[in-house]
Amino acid sequence: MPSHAVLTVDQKRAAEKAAMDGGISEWELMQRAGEGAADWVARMAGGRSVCVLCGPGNNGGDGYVIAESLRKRGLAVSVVAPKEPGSETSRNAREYYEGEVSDGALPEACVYVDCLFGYGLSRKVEGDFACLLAGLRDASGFKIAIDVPSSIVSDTGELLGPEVGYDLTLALGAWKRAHVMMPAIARMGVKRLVDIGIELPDHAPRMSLPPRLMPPAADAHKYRRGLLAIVAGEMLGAPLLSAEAAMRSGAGYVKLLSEHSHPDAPAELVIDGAPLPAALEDTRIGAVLVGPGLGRREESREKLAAALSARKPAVLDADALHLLDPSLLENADRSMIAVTSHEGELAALCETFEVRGADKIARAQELHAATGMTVLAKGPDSVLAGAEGLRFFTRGSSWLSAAGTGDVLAGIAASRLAVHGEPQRALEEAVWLHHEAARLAGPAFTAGQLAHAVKPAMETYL
Ligand SMILES: NC(=O)C1=CN([C@@H]2O[C@H](COP(=O)(O)OP(=O)(O)OC[C@H]3O[C@@H](n4cnc5c(N)ncnc54)[C@H](OP(=O)(O)O)[C@@H]3O)[C@@H](O)[C@H]2O)[C@@H](O)CC1
Ligand SMILES: [K+]
Repeated sequence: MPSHAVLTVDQKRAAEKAAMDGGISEWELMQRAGEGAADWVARMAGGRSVCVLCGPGNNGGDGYVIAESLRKRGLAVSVVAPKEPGSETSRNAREYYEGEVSDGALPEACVYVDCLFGYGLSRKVEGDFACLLAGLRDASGFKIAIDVPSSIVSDTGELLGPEVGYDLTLALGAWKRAHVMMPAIARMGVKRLVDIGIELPDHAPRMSLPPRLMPPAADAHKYRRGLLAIVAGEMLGAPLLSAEAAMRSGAGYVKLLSEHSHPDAPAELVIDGAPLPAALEDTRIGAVLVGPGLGRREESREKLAAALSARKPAVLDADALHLLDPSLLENADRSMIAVTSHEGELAALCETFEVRGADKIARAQELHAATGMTVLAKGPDSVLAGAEGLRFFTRGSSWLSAAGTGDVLAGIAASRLAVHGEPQRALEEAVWLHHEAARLAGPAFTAGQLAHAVKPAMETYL
């Protein structure tokens, strides 16, 4: 079973070294990587011509193995290599390839396989390499990046050369950081992992796997399934969107704690107008959601303080993330708090808690370490940082970039938290359900339509 670990280059090199110390040669690893990638390339080519671009390192070595494998399968293959191989294993691979190699311009082909640089890219791409990548950028064939796109730094996703858009990226042996970071992932097309049979560290950050949800227990009743209390604030629409999503995400009972009247609320949603501290004393409450539509006034802060001092599992979103500060957390059970922050909210939290991570991954991780809260840094490259470690998500939907979709996500997360009381699991399930609901809702949905699509999304994971 392939590992879903997401590694830094140092970690990947260490895993390869351990495999080699265990008796597997680098050439054997390269053959596994090249053959595994060639299976994908052959499938994509479907008999059409293939051009492989080979660089001077082991990424180039993979390219020669791929080219030879395709040649043996009877495909028309051309290889372009501006520079002779530099490492011993890539020289083996060059000798292993029995076809012609040119060092000229990019030839015409239907499928291009980019093996110029992998995780060894160490500086700006210039000269012949840059010309080839610019040619690839402008070519119209199907483009496959081997391990990582050749202009992209594996640890940071930084672009050091021509910006090529690929249709498919094949990660060899393990995912790297660039495979989960924006804007790198926007250029990679579909991403697939080629297993090369090496052991990866058990506790490394990893890709999140689709959740397995359970139907309610045979003896379930509405409270045992989870009572979610949503704290309403100044804006009436946002908590209703959260409630619409929460009622479809597994909780048995969703209540809106609000002093307002809500003529637009669905009949199933119970409105509880009791003073907030008293309403939150209900011991049956499994989770609290506070933030959507909360506002940022003094009474909003008082509501947040009341919700936190109730010490129940809680999801904090939107305005709550701008109001939150260390003093509010003093009375809270931090290990039971899940936050759903977009880029701006994450930046605000980092400022409040004096977290200065260099990128989104570091900021989420350090904010978790500094506060004890489980942090979802949401976006097209969502990162989840909690007690169980870092999780990344392979799927996303650009249609989720619409107003109100964050309220839906917070509602799903809070509902899942009310069901089982585990913040990291709740956030992980919520991201998957949110993406799946977006897929099922089709293009250009409203947040309300997205909330309704959470019900069929639940079915996907049951
Ligand atoms: N090890 C293993 O077990 C396995 C490894 N595998 C594969 O190996 C890949 C990593 O291989 P790698 O370490 O050889 O690095 P790679 O990405 O080929 O590049 C290094 C070469 O490029 C050069 N170079 C760098 N930047 C440059 C620039 N801007 N412009 C010009 N030159 C530049 C650099 O030259 P130098 O800096 O030394 O001058 C060096 O020659 C990995 O991604 C995977 O595909 C798989 O086969 C599985 C088993
Ligand atoms: K590459």
